Amino acid sequence: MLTMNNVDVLLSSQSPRRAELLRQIGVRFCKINAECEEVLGGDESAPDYVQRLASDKAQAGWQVATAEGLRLPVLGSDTTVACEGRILEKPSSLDEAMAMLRHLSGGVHQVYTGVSLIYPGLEEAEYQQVTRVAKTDVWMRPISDAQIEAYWKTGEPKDKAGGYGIQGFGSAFVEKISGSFTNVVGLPLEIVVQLCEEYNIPIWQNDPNEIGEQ
Ligand SMILES: Cc1cn([C@H]2C[C@H](O)[C@@H](COP(=O)(O)OP(=O)(O)OP(=O)(O)O)O2)c(=O)[nH]c1=O
Repeated sequence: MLTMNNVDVLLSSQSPRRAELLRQIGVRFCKINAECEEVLGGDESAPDYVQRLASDKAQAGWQVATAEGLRLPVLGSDTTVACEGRILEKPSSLDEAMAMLRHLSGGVHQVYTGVSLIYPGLEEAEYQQVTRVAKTDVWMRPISDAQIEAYWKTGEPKDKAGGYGIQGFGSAFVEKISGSFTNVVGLPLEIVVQLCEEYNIPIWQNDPNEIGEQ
């Protein structure tokens, strides 16, 4: 099996936010593209759902890495929004965004992110997998239909769970949060840092040629 110079983790994700957050704590990583089906189970709770999908995404990445002869830790993650028993994924139309943001308007909802790390064991076929879930409560200001229409036109809602981005224009809708901010953006750094410490994955690499995505 191969290793890659200057890479400590493979990020099994296409999310630019996750890459940016990992870069922010100075982890040396490389993105890998692994397909993973995301289908909610009939009676699955939001935390169970993100835990399962984070684990599946890490597994899918691990398989791609293994097929390419790479033997490095693999990180997978999934974020979802839950509000009064409903799970809100990415809206694919203005109508869906309208229904979601009306539901979130003026109330409190929960954002869950699962983070899963697969770490190679001593023997070639061996690995350990650990998956953790973060939860943040988010309170929204009342949002008007006209605001939702204007917000949809920015293009921001469509690739975000719940139809908003707290890190972007969507911040205008947010009154306050309780819990991790980076969890809402898609990668709870408090969990990632904890996993890095437990598995001796270096953070705070500050060589400008080595930091972040390699
Ligand atoms: C609530 C919220 C979600 N999001 C994003 C985080 C996730 O990228 C996205 C939820 O979709 P996910 O399915 O978790 O992730 P993804 O499809 O973007 O990336 P991948 O599966 O390849 O890792 O919503 C924000 O960026 N800001 C927010 O405020």
